Amino acid sequence: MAVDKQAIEKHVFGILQAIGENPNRQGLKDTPKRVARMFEEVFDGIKYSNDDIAKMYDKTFDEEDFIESSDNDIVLVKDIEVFSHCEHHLTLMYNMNIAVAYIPNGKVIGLSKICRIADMVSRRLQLQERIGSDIAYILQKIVDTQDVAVVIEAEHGCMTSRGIKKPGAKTVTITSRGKFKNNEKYLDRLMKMI
Ligand SMILES: Nc1nc2c(ncn2[C@@H]2O[C@H](COP(=O)(O)OP(=O)(O)OP(=O)(O)O)[C@@H](O)[C@H]2O)c(=O)[nH]1
Ligand SMILES: [Zn+2]
Repeated sequence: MAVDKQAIEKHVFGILQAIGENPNRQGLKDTPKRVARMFEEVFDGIKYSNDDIAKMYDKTFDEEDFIESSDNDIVLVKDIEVFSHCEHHLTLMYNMNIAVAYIPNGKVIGLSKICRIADMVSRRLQLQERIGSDIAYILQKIVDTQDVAVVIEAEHGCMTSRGIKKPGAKTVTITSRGKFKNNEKYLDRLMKMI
């Protein structure tokens, strides 16, 4: 379901009142509308399941059409910059840098689709760990392999601009599946590439 912009406007108006603001003052009068448009953009990924996203970006090529032999070669797309929103405080996850790797098993995915997947799952209320597992699940489905890893580094607004207030604190998560989980040398090789 698409976001209900009218409902968002109504609630943002109420929140502005609740924090002691006057939602009718000049500077705020268009704010509920703006926030509704922003939510429509930044939460666009909520309406799709991971399986929907896998279908949406299922653009693959047969490896045998263009490679003589591939022997557990790693494909890595790194430095994918995205933003997301923390599901606990609705604050921004920023300076987020994602690396996605897989070992082809007969099929390779169009590289831009990896970035599109990372963008789409980030346009939800998220946890950093779940962004990693969502990307891994979708990529596994599209390229039909278990061997996927996702490394994410990010700063969380909920830890930098409020609460514990630790600007610069970075969270790094590694989601490893298949050979990246079961065989140290693949994860080692990947970390060197990153
Ligand atoms: N594992 C994980 N935790 C997160 C993520 N984003 C935010 N959190 C944490 O979720 C926790 C929520 O804790 P609560 O105690 O319910 O909330 P709070 O009282 O506002 O806690 P403080 O942030 O410590 O002030 C906090 O420790 C956040 O730092 C994330 O992506 N992954
Ligand atoms: Zn948070």
